Amino acid sequence: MVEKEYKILTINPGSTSTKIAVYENEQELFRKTIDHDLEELSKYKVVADQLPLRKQAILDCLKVMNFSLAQLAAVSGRGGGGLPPVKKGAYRVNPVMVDQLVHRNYSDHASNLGALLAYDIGNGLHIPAYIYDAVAVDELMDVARLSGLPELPRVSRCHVLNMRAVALKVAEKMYKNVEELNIIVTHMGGGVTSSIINKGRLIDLIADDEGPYSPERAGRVQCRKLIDLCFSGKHNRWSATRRVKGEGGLVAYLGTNSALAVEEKIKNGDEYAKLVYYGMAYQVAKGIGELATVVNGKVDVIILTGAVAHSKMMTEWITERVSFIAPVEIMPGENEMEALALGVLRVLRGQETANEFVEN
Ligand SMILES: Nc1ncnc2c1ncn2[C@@H]1O[C@H](COP(=O)(O)OP(=O)(O)O)[C@@H](O)[C@H]1O
Ligand SMILES: CCCC(=O)OP(=O)(O)O
Repeated sequence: MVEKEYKILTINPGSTSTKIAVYENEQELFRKTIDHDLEELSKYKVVADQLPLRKQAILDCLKVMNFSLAQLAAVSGRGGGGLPPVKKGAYRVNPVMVDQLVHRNYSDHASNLGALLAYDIGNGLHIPAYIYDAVAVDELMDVARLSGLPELPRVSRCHVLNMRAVALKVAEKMYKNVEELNIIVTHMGGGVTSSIINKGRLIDLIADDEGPYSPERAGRVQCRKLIDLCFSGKHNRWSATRRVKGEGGLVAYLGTNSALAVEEKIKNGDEYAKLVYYGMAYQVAKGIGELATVVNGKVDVIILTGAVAHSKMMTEWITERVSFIAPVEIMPGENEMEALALGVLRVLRGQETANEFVEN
């Protein structure tokens, strides 16, 4: 039997760029990163307002690639943290989800544009739009929801798309099913998040505001000091949020969000840069230790992933502190485009059913 051919456009919007790729079944046909002018983006008060600009940039890019949109079977966008807690897997983007992201968004992050762009482009072509393994996937066990303040229950917000994709790959390498394993995954990009995937379920995590600092985020800071800073007169809501997300971590200490640039400084003998970068590894390792307690230390494998996992310096520092817990697998980069395409491919093939997003 001839296999049906599905072409899928995947869209992954970040704070400074929009990554797109086109897949034909499992095969990536091409991938492009569209860089946006930061000054242009900063004119928009909320990310949803960037929709026309980013859509046009995608269409222009596909035109340059000589790719005819009429070939597409579906569009798949990254599902952001602006959604309320959702299930893992696929959701078909519908008007209720669009309304939620535009008017009742939980967190204003570029990834929310994944659903909006997919829906807009899909509608124009009369093809379905999906999100897959959204940042807002929430499978936390009850005890993990407690924070110390009943009015501030913990919620799950992490790099689920890449985490689940690499967990599946590593399990396959180990000749096991994810359902047989306890896996700790740490994603290190502009933000760092870690999770514990217990027999396939992401039961607890360390989000980007409750753990290690990262290239551009402050991570966990002592909360009384944060309250003082917020009321010091130096900040409004926007600038305080920006300080912890965007201007925190390596940016705050070293004036750059580039781990690569920091490594250059270290190679040139900058001892302060080394201390700060080592501090990030130290905090990542501490977080992994914390998550190991969730499964009483019975961890089968620890995975380090994301762009910063390309760094030998960073992964060696972390590994030397956590390898007593379990073997460490380095899976550098992010598998997000592939995960978006393969998830939706399973839906189109009828191997997986997309969830329906309903009013929350
Ligand atoms: N080969 C590398 N070694 C170390 N760090 C890297 C490497 N490549 C990219 N990075 C760092 O990864 C961070 C960006 O991660 P990325 O996943 O692209 O960002 P985002 O999470 O915003 O999508 C930057 O600090 C960048 O310098
Ligand atoms: C909080 C997890 C989602 C996230 O931070 O994504 P980016 O690193 O892409 O900003």
